[in-house]
Amino acid sequence: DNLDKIEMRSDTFTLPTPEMMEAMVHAELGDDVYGEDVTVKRLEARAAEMLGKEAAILMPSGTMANLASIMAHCPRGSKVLVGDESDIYIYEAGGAAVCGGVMYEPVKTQADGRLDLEDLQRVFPRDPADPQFALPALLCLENPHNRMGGRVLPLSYLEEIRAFASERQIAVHMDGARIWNAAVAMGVPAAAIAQYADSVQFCLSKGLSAPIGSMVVGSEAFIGDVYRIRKMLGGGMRQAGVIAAAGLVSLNKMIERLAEDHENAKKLALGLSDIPGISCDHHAVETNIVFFRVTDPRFTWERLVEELRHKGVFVDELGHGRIRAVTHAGTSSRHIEQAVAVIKETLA
Ligand SMILES: Cc1ncc(COP(=O)(O)O)c(CN[C@H](C(=O)O)[C@H](C)O)c1O
Repeated sequence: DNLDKIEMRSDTFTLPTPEMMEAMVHAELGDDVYGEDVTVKRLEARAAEMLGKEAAILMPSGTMANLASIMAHCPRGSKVLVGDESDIYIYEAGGAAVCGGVMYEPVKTQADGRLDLEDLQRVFPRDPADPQFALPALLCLENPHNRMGGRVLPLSYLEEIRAFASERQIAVHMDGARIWNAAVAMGVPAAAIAQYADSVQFCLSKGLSAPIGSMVVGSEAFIGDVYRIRKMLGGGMRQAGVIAAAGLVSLNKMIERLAEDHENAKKLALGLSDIPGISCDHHAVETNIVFFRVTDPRFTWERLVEELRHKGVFVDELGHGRIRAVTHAGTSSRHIEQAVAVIKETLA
């Protein structure tokens, strides 16, 4: 087998940098359940400031970050409007229903990651006083959108959604797991994106290369509610400064370099689009996610994924037979060239 493994299944595979390991070893620690871990407090203050929100809280995962946010926004028996291709709806084990007693209302996701306002409007009962209908309490957006290929939502759309939600007195939560990729791709501060949402969750553990963690940002009151919900979910952490120290390196050192991941994703998509038997729309690549299909009748996606794995190229199917490749700090430009060559040779 090929010695030089090219890991493109996800940016969740990123490893902490030596600088992060150093910071973790020397982190100033305390009991964070008592609010006494200064490194966690420093990270939370930094995250709130960077996203232009009053407060922030460190979470063990993006899944718990989304769940605690939904539970803080949504009373039991209410509805959360989610995209039918969203991580919240597909990959988070139904947590809002199981733990929060909240009903998912899946709304069709457009090719660019948007939820159509008319589709959203159809979810609202004509008469909110009618006891037959569960009432929507929250609208969740995913930005960038993973399964729609890392597409970034335009600020004009976010503005429309903000107005739509405010008119109907529901809140907006943004699953911004890769919001820093969106900010770099758009050339705007992340705060310019976050301003349209009441709460945002983002991952330190993906493209930002921290080993663990996500963060929720929002108002003081909202984050206060999330603190209690996190404890109830078992997410209250003790000397979490070990995690936060890496997170501080993520926010201070790992954002600008995301542009390299985007360049590598475009390079990969261009290379793939030239291979007979592979279809890949390189124009659709905006961040670090590339989707492609195998059209060569000799191959199912299962067979291609398996053969590539044996040759050291790791990708995976992520819905509707499409194969996803994700670039990140562990995939160099040379890795991309090698991956294209391996896929070309496999399809020859
Ligand atoms: C948009 C978004 N929001 C939330 C999450 C959940 O984050 P974690 O709970 O895995 O930290 C993910 C993880 N996404 C993972 C990946 O892309 O490999 C898998 C699909 O769950 C995500 O992509």
